[in-house]
Amino acid sequence: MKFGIEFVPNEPLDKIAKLVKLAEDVGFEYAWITDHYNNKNVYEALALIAKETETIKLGPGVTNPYVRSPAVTAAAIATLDEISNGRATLGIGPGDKATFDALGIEWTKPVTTIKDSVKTFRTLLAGGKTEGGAQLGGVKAVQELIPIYQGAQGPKMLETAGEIADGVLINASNPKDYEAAIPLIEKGAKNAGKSLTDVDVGAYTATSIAADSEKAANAAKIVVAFIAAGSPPPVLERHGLPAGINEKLGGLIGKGDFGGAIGAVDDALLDAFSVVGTPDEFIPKIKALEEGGVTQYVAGSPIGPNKEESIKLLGEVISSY
Ligand SMILES: C[C@H](OP(=O)(O)OC[C@@H](O)[C@@H](O)[C@@H](O)Cn1c2nc(=O)[nH]c(=O)c-2cc2ccc(O)cc21)C(=O)N[C@@H](CCC(=O)N[C@@H](CCC(=O)O)C(=O)O)C(=O)O
Repeated sequence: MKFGIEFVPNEPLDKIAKLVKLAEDVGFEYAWITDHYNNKNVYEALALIAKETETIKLGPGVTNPYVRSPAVTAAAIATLDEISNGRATLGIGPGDKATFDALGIEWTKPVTTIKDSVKTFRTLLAGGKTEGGAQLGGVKAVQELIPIYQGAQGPKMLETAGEIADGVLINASNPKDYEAAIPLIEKGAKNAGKSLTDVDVGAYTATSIAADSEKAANAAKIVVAFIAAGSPPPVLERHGLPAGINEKLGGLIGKGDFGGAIGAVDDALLDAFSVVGTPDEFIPKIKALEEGGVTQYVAGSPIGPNKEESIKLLGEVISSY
């Protein structure tokens, strides 16, 4: 099992860089930095992190092909690859409608757009020229492939990821989600003459680890409330959750009643949408994800009540895994 960690660039960047260095020191192999326009810029954050670290692979987890032209993203990731001495990875996803509505960007044909963008990345990063004549010049055209991971949840996106990407990052924390996703990824891989083993299946989880189980669970509740609120009925059914819990939580969040939302998050919701507990409680949960076909465990927000302490505890999990 590979281990990755996610950071949202909405804190001081030097603090994030130090936390990524700590993650590298305790054994994490990948650092994924989220990309939302209303947070700090993902590439400036990655450049700083690259200077503070030596071995951890790093990249946007995930950017999208709408806010930046794929050629601009290719130049950014090639630049990161130079700064980090060959450690860049590229996470790309379709983004979400609410964001593009806010930015006045038309969000059309996400599957086609992702496919076209990955084709552009591979052409430009290998030093080639696109049909439109775009070509990277000022940055070292990286001949070796920069791994391209696709953020995906919907069935078509999952199949596409299997077909065109080196890895997939799935916002899900429970083995039941991978029972549903893996056959689609495998179908896509086979469409491209690959096998499932050619695709790194990343579980981009909501993680919360602490020496005390209850403290770990409490730190995850608000994140789980947001995930559950955004989950469609088929996902609720998959986890045996009560119909309408998404609307109930969405309503509480919508009126700013975060205490009420947290209070509505029970163990069933925590189990469905997060991985929480002490290091000893984590091992069987990660093993269950691995048995379900996951090959990279990504510790996503909140990581725990105290990020630094939690990264060290995750280091214990990694070294005993
Ligand atoms: C578009 C959407 O795909 P989806 O994968 O479910 O999108 C949900 C998320 O993956 C997407 O919002 C991501 O960008 C969210 N996301 C992040 N989004 C961000 O904006 N920033 C992040 O940092 C971020 C991180 C992240 C990490 C992991 C992860 O899994 C997702 C992450 C969807 O509806 N897909 C459906 C329908 C696809 C569709 O529209 N098909 C049409 C069009 C077909 C065509 O395009 O040609 C059709 O069939 O006609 C499907 O896959 O079946």
